[in-house]
Amino acid sequence: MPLIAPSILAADFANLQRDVEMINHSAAEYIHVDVMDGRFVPNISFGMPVCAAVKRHAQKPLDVHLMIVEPERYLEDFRKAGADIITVHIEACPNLHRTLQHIKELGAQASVAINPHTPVASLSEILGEVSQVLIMSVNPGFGGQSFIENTYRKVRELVELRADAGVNFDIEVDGGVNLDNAPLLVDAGVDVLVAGSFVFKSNDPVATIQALKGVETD
Ligand SMILES: O=C(CO)[C@@H](O)[C@H](O)COP(=O)(O)O
Ligand SMILES: [Co+2]
Repeated sequence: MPLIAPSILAADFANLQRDVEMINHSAAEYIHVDVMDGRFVPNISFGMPVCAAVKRHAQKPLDVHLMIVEPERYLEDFRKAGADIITVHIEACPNLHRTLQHIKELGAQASVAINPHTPVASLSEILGEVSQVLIMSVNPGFGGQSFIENTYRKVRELVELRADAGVNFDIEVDGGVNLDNAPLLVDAGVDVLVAGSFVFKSNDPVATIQALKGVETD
């Protein structure tokens, strides 16, 4: 069964406490927090104060996805704001190994993300340093985009690379996840499904989370 991480980017920001409590009462494992700076990605979402506000009501770990340039400048701040898992983009980190060490020194779980154009092989030297790899299945910056189909192949490649390296980490997929692609993703080897619009735009978000959790594979 996959772990489910609803993205609060698609929540009602004027009712954030209500939506965080919905996640608390659901079958989800994490709360996915999308931080965008208008530079690494075209869009701006929110920063540390919102992350800290979510943390005050959260009963599940915060999976914080930093879509920002120079993320190393803000690791301590996001850790203080309650981040349990911190994801940085390989495309934003010239000293990725150092950045991942820093995340771990702060007591958080280190995670690295790759954009749709970035090959899985670019991760080969740091796979032993992370507890999670996030494969973007849309171009980062916005919720509600369509899932990119080459994600299945990238997941399979990463499963193979992980086995060859003899290390362990979760594989997370983020962007356009729904009940059509979730079974195929889990079948390919995905451990964590992030879902924003599909959860929050549904009539019954708790039931939608439950449905994602229970996806059948072949
Ligand atoms: O990181 C991102 C987008 O950049 C995601 O976490 C989105 O928030 C997912 O939203 P949906 O594609 O599921 O609507
Ligand atoms: Co995200």
